[in-house]
This record gives sequence, C-alpha cells and structure tokens, in this order.
Amino acid sequence: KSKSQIHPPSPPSLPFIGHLHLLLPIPYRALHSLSLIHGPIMLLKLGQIPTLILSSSSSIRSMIKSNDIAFSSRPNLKVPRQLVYDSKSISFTPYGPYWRQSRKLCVLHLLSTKRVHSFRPNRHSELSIMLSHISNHSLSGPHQSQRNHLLLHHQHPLQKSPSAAPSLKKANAVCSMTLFVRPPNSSALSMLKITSLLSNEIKDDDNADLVDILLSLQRDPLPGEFSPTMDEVKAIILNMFAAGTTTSYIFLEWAMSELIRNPKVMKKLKEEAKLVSEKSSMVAEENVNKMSYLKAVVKEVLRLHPPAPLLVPRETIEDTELQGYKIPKKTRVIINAWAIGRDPKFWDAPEEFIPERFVNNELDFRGQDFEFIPFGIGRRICPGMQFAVATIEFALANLVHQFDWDMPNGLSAEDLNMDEAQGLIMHRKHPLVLVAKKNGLML
Ligand code: HEM
Repeated sequence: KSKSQIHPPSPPSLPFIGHLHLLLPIPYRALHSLSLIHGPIMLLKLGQIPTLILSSSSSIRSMIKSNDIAFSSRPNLKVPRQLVYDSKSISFTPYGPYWRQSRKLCVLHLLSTKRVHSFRPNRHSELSIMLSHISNHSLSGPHQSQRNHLLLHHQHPLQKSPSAAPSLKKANAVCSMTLFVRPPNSSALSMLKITSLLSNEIKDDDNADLVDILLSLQRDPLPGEFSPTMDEVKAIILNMFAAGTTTSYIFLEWAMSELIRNPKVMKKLKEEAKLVSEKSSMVAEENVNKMSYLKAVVKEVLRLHPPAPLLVPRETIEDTELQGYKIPKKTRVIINAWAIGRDPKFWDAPEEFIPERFVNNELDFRGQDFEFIPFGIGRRICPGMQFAVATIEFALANLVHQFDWDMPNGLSAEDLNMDEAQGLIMHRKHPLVLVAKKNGLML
C-alpha cells in the first residue's frame, strides 16, 4: 500500500471511548508521550471522532505549505454551540464567509496595529489601577502592618458592581481593562449588558469602535456589506473578551512564576527596565520596545507555557493528504504547540527557562517559524496577537520595575509548585501567591 492510502499510526483503542482515556490527566503532556511512541502524525479516536494529532514542526510545515485551507475549519463543538450563540464566535465558527467577514471586522476596528496603538491611554490607565492595587497591598504600601500576599488576581469590576457597567462607555476600553484581571464567570452576562447599553451610542466617524460598527451594521445593513444578527454581534464581542482575557492573565502568572524561580533573569530584566525608564517610576509604553531582553523573556514564557497548548481544534474541510497519509474530510485536528515548543531536535535544553536563547535571534511567534507557535499558525492564527503582546509586555515590564517580589512565609523559590491544572487550558494548578515589596524607586 502506498502511504497516501493508509491512515497515520494509531495506538490500540477501547470500545466506545476509543483513545479518550489516554488523554488524562494533562492532555498535551499525554499526547506528547504518545507521539514519542507513535510518531508526530498520529490518528486517535476520541470517542467516535477521528482526530489527527500533530506534534512536530515538520508536520505543521507540510500542513501549511501543502494545503492550509483544507485544515482551516473548526469542528462543531457542543460547548461553544450552546454557550456562544450557536458557534458564531470567530474562534469556533467553521471556515467560510461568516468567519472571514467577522474576523476582518475585528482586525480592522480592534486588533490592527493602528487600533492597538490607539489604546495606549487605556492600557496606561488600567495598568496604573492594577499597580496601585498591588501597591496598596504591598509590604511598604499603606497596609504595611498587614502582611498581604499578592495573588495575581483581582475581581473584575463588572463582577463586583453591576452598576459599574453604565460608566463603561466603550467596549474597547473594557477589553483593555479586563486583560489585567482574572475574568469572572459572569463576563458573558456583563458583556451583554454593555452591548445593549451601547446601542444608543452609534457613531459614524473615525472614533467609532468595534461595538459601534457591529451595531450599526446590524441595524442599518449596507448593500453588499456584512450584516451580523444581534446574536452574532454578542458572540463576536463575547469572543473578544474570552479569547483576550484568560490567555493574558495565564501568561502573567507563568511569567512571574518563572521569574521568581530564576533570580538572575529577574535581576537582568529589572536592570533593563530601570535603564529604559530613565528614573521614572513607570516604564512608559513607548520605552517597552527598547526592552529586547523583556521580549526574549516573553517568548521563553510562551514557549514553555503556551496558554493554549493545543491551540483551538481544527477540522478538515475536504479529503486531503499530509506527508503522504490519507486524511479524510471532517477529521478533527489537534496541534500540540506545547510539544513543538520543547522538541529536543530543535531546542537545546528544552525544559529549561533560558530567555537568552531568543536574544539576537529572529525566531518569532508571528506564524513564520513552525517550531514556535503559541499563537497558532496559518489562516486561523490568533488575530489578537499584537493586542496581547502590547498588553503583556507593558504589564510585565512594570510589575518587575515597580516591585521586588518574594515567596510568602519565608518559603524559597524552589518550593514553588509549577504543576499545571488538569484540562485543555494551561492554568497553574495552584494560583500564584507572591509578596510584593515596593521598589526603592517608589518610596
Ligand atoms: C497571550 C495572549 C494570547 C494567546 C497566547 C492566544 C493564543 C491563541 C491561539 C493559540 C489561537 C488559535 C490559533 C489557531 O487555531 O491556529 C487563538 C485564536 C484566537 N485568538 Fe488569541 N491569544 C491571545 C490573545 C488574544 C487576544 C488579546 C484576542 C482579542 C482581543 C484574541 C483573539 C483570538 C481570536 C478571535 C481567535 C480565533 C481566530 C480564528 O479562529 O480565526 N487572542 N489565540
């Protein structure tokens, strides 16, 4: 038999559940171990669903170079179908005109370079709120007598006070704000309230934001233009919140965890922040771009702890082929970005946290380097990458610059538990608890 007629290798399976039991407890780790036995292109049956698992940069290269479109749809998953308005969010909607148009709108009005740049004042004010919150709870802050521990976690203002919603005039501001907090369980509800509150504020000028545009297209469809239904408007906005918040706070938790465990890296980063801040207490966003070591740290955190380690599941649109294997239409596809980021064929000492590997190195996560794909790859690559990077770099630079960080209760950094929670998203198993001490600069 030629390879194009055969399916990729597959481990023995059980009746009904197929290979589902092999995914426990941590799916990306379990899939990685299986790929070491069966190869970087594997076929599993998850329940009754044939699922292709890709675990190497060369399999991703073949996928993108030979037939990107064939691998660019999303499966019709039950949870998004029920929670996100019949899968009308960009992340879960199948490949097609609705996906293309809704994604294009979000990029144009929220996620483009120009838009991301325009949110600088929002990022500045929201980061200031977060920093003063930490400061108020730090060892040398107003609550000096109370030895408060910082959990990189504070409640979403919308969750604390429903009455806060009317003052949040702009969804754009809301998006940038929520990136600094753990998203509440009720974010979906809050968002819907905001959407309806905003419906009287539609404008048709350059300042119109994503919500304005979506609502005006929904109310007054233009001939030949995309016109979303109200459910689609809600799904798109909710998607911006869901995709943008969890990922960014997960990143910050892992980044601080690695920095506390690697004091030399922390020291070097602090020195860089001090240098670019020119004695100011805050690293201004325009100076963040001068911080090449910070950028290396961010990349190294994303390599070892990609917030979405298996990206978002794909589905093939048509019968296709991958490195000679036959891949039928409607095969589910899971890409193990976590495994690819620690493949010893490409990375030296892959388990170690060494930001220096990215210094003077062009390797980037923008979709050209198949060895490093924390934001995904191809047509479905994360459109919020610039938005996210602007936020997390700015936040991390200032967390490091404004405070000295320590383990609580005299524990040493070696005691820090780095276990991951069970599940598909790469949360820490135990929330990070650190003690913040105001840096001398601030006193
Ligand atoms: C550190 C932060 C972030 C990480 C690591 C991340 C990662 C990802 C990944 C891995 C995917 C799937 C890509 C694929 O299937 O190839 C994705 C998709 C997506 N992300 Fe992000 N993301 C982040 C922040 C954001 C932000 C801030 C937004 C918007 C405000 C956003 C919006 C989206 C959307 C809409 C999709 C679906 C794209 C599609 O299916 O066409 N993400 N992201």
